[in-house]
Amino acid sequence: MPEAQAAGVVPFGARLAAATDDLGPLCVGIDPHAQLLAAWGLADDAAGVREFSLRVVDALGGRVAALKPQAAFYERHGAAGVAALEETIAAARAAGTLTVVDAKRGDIGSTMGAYADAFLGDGSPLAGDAVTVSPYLGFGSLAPAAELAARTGRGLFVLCLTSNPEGPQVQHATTAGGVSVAASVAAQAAALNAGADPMGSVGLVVGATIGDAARATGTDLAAVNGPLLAPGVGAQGAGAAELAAVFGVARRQVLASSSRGVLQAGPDVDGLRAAAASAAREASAALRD
Ligand SMILES: O=C(O)c1cc(=O)[nH]c(=O)n1[C@@H]1O[C@H](COP(=O)(O)O)[C@@H](O)[C@H]1O
Repeated sequence: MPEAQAAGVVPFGARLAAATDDLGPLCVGIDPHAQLLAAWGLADDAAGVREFSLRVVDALGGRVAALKPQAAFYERHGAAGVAALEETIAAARAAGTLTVVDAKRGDIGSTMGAYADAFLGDGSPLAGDAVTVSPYLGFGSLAPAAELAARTGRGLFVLCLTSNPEGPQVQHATTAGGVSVAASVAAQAAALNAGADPMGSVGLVVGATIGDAARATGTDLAAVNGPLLAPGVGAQGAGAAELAAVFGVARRQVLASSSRGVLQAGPDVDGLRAAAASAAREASAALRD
């Protein structure tokens, strides 16, 4: 990301590579589901979501490469819930842990510029270190986000091959250019990451549950030269074997992500730490050895 480098900001891709080298390739999702709040003895309201999230940051801050708060679980509690998301992002930053805000935003260019300001702008309370974005209004519609991320040293994770069973309807379809939607998304991310070292800041979301979909869709994950966020670990059934099989030669770019698989070990701090350490060991064994 030349602009961020010129301004003396270390780009997200380089910061994430350092964090995963240090702590292992694991991201823990902060998903305050109603059932988890109940299991933790917390109310299903904004105060409960706030308490849940701050406990996760307290337990895991400085111990995992990244935390990924899922915006919907905060938004469902209105303004107070969004304030809890802002506090969660700030607490993770204070703990020195990278955050991926899982907001999955995507809109026409001018509106995308407003989403970019919210999630990628310096000084915005909703800006973490990266945000998940949706390319299904056309990859080019994400340009305002890519430009602001480059300027502020933040990152994007663009949906590519998602973990849900409905994803293939769109992602495996063939574009007007004759390649699959997923392959086209990956190629356009690769173009934005060209020349970046150790890797660029435009990542992809590729579920750890997708089996051989990268090969089937002609999606060249190794060529992306950016991080690959791999949800689906734990509660959705993927483990070390799936991570190794799905990512193959691209495995060193992967940030494995688990939410419920770790969170269900709470609210006990030692339980959360043990679950995260075990998931990080498993991810390292699959992706780094
Ligand atoms: O972008 C994501 O994080 C995401 C993409 C995807 O393809 N699949 C997927 O599960 N996710 C998110 O990852 C999290 C998975 O949670 P667990 O199944 O509890 O680990 C949820 O917050 C999902 O919204």
